[in-house]
Amino acid sequence: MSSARKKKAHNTKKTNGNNSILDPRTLESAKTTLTNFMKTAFSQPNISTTAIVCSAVVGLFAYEQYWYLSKKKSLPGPKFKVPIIGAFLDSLYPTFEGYMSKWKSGELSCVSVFDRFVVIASTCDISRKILNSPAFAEPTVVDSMTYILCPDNWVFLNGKAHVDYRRGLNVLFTRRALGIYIPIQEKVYERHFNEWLSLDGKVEAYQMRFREINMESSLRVFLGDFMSDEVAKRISLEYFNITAALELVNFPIPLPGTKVYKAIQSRKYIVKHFIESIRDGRKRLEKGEEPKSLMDAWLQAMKEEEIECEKAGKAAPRKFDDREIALTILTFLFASQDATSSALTWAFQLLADHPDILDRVREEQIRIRGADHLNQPLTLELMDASVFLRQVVKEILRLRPPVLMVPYKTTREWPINDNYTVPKGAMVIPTTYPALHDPVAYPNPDNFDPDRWGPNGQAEKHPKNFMVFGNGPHHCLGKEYAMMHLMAIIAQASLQLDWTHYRTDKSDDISIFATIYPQDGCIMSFKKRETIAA
Ligand code: HEM
Repeated sequence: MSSARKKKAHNTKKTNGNNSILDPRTLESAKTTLTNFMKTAFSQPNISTTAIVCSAVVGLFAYEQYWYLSKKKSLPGPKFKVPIIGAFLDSLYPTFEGYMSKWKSGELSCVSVFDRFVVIASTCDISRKILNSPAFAEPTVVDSMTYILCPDNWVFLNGKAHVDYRRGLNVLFTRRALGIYIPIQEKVYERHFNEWLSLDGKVEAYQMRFREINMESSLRVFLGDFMSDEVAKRISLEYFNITAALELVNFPIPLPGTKVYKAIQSRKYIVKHFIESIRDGRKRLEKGEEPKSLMDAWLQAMKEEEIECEKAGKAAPRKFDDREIALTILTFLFASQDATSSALTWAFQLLADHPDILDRVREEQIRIRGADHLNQPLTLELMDASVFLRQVVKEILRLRPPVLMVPYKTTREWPINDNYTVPKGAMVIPTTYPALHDPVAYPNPDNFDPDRWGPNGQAEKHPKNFMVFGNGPHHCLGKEYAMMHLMAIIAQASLQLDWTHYRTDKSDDISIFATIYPQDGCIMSFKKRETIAA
C-alpha cells in the first residue's frame, strides 16, 4: 500500500475512533438505548397506542440508519439512507452521469436500496478481483430474474455445478459451430437490410430496428427455421417485457399488472415456442439431417456423447429435457439480446460519424473478397481476414461497453482491500467502463480510434483492461459469437448500404435501458449502395 493510502486509512481509523457516529461502540450504545426505550414504552400501562406506534416507527428508522452506517463505514456514499426505499428512485431512473459520479467518488463506494446494501467497485484491479474470487462472491441477478428465468435455470449455478454445466455448452461456440451459424446470419441480415431499404430513405430512429435484426439473428441462429416469422416477431415484442423487468428493484410479488408478471407471461410464450422448435430438431436429427442451428448442434453433441459413453462402457451422460434446453437457450437470448443490440446501435452511429473509418472497412472488404466477388457468401475465413474490422469492433465495444456493471453478491465477509470489509450478503458490483476508459491503457480514451488496436497502437498491451466480456469463471460464453456477429453485420452493411446519421445534441449522450443507447434513439436513413449492384 502506498504511504498516502496508508496515511488515509490511518486517518479514517483515527476519526472513527473519536466518538464518530461510525464508531462501533457508538452504534452499539445507540442500539442498546433504543432497545431499552422500546422495552420501557411497551411496559407503561397509560401510554397511548399512537405514542407506541410513533416510537416504534422512529425506532425502526433509527435502526435502519444504524444498519446502513455500520455497513457503510468510511465508504463514499449517501450520508444517510432515505427511510425504507434508500436509493430506489435513482435505481428506477438511472443516469449515466449518476453512475459516473459514483465511480469517480472512490475505488469503492456504496448505496442502499430497500434492504439491499450495494458496494460499487470502480477500478480495473478491484473489479477483476471481484470477478475472480468465487470463494467470496458469486454472480447474482436482480430478484425479478429468478421468477422470469425460473429458479432451476443453469445461470443460477455456481462452483463445480456451474463449471460442469458450462463445459457442456462450450461445444456451441467452437469454430465448427460458428461456421454453421454464419450463413444463417447472412440470410437474416439481407432480409432486414431490404426492409430498411423499403423505407425509401425515410429518416427515423433506428434503435428498435437494430434490436429487431439482432433478435431475429439470435432466434434463427439459436433455433433454426422451424419457427414462423409471425412467432419470431411476437417473441421480439414479448422479449421487451423481459428487458423492462430488469430494473434493480421491482415490486416483490409478481401480481397481475406488474412488470415482473408481464415478463413471466412473456417467458412462458417464448419457452413454449422454443420447445416446439426443439421437438422438431430432435425429429430432424433422428432422420439423419445435418445440424442447422445452435440447438441442433447441442442435441447432436449430446447424442454423440451418449454413443461414446455407451461404446466405452461408461455411465450414460446426463440427459437434458426439452424444457431445460429451452430455458438454457432463453439465457443465451437474455445474455445476448440487450448487449448486442446496444453494440450494433453504436456501431452504425460511430461509423456514420467517422466516414474515414467506414471507408477503410469497405476497402478492406473489397480487398479481401476481390472486386468481382463482393457478393460471395460470408465465411469465417472472410472474418479472419478482416483484421481492421476486428479492430473497429473492439474499439466500438471499448468506447461504448454495452455492459457497464455486473452484479455479484458476497457469500461471506470479505476484506476486499486494506480499508474495507464487504459484509456478507451485500451486492458487490464490478464496473467495466472506467477500466475501458483508463487513459494509461487507452490514451485519449473518449476518442474513437480503431488504430489503437493495430500494430502501432498501445491497446493490445493492456489486455486486463478489456473487460467488455467480463472475466473469470463466468466470463461471457458467447464472446466469440458476439464478435463474429458484429463484424459480419458491419461487413455486409458496409458493402450493401449507405447510411446517414442525423446528429442531434443528444446523439453522444447515453441513456440506460438495461444497457446503453444514444439518447436520441439513433436517427438515420438508409439507401442502397450501388457499388455492390455489379
Ligand atoms: C456485445 C455482446 C456481449 C457482451 C458485451 C457480453 C458481456 C457479458 C458480460 C460482461 C458477462 C458477465 C461476465 C462475468 O460475470 O464475468 C456475460 C456473461 C454471459 N454471456 Fe455475454 N455478452 C455479449 C453477448 C453474448 C452472446 C451473444 C451470448 C450467447 C450467445 C452471451 C452469453 C453469455 C452467457 C451465457 C453468460 C454467462 C456465463 C456464465 O455465467 O458462465 N453473451 N456477457
